[in-house]
Amino acid sequence: MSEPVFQPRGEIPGELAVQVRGLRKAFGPKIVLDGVDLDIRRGEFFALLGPSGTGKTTLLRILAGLELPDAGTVLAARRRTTVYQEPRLIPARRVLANVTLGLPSAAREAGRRALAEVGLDGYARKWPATLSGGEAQRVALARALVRDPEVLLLDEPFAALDALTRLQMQDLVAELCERHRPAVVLVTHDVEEAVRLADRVVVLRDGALAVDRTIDLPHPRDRNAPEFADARRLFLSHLGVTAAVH
Ligand SMILES: Nc1ncnc2c1ncn2[C@@H]1O[C@H](COP(=O)(O)OP(=O)(O)OP(=O)(O)O)[C@@H](O)[C@H]1O
Repeated sequence: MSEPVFQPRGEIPGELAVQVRGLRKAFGPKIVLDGVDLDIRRGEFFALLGPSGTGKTTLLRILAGLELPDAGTVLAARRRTTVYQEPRLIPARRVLANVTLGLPSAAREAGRRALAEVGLDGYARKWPATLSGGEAQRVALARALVRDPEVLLLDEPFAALDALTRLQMQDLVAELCERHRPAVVLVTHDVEEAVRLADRVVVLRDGALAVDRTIDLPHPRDRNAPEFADARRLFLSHLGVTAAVH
């Protein structure tokens, strides 16, 4: 059930969804990833924080198989799906066709079920242009869900949404991941979002993983709990933000 993404060095251990060793990536003279080691367990919700331009998206793209590393080993479970900041729907296809794009026609029922799961029962025949931003992003989630990913890659999936919709989508993703248990890699700028959702939060800085902290708090998480505030403070300080801590 697993396959090497690049440079195979053997099978990924069964309990892991992602295993990265000595990963290096540069664009011209700019070294973006400089010896990243990372294990993500199956079913683990992992969040990657970091200042802008530190290589979070590059790491995610390498995990997705869209970018080649310069050196290192990347092993990952086979079924990997990405949800981006923008929904990336095909305007000339209806919602259900977008969800099941590239899948056999037998997947239509699963597509309808996925739409129901993201709260879009009855949306199958709508056109993307008629959807709100939040609805379109739910369709993107359904399109990921129907592929039953072992690794769900989320590249700032809530960043373009208004604040209320973002909170609703975070709840939805938490619920879906609780039910389906993919390994999740969430790239986000939002410390609060990372601490709210993830089992484990890592800060990417200067090409390496600087802080790696397990968030062992029950869901749904109480943002007023002292442990929540402590975790938020820790990550903000590692991102160089201290004035905003209260
Ligand atoms: N295809 C590319 N060609 C040249 N440089 C690139 C390419 N992709 C990324 N970079 C550079 O690599 C660095 C890391 O980019 P990346 O998008 O991974 O950062 P990020 O942490 O995701 O940033 P942000 O949080 O702003 O999205 C940046 O300096 C970026 O300009």
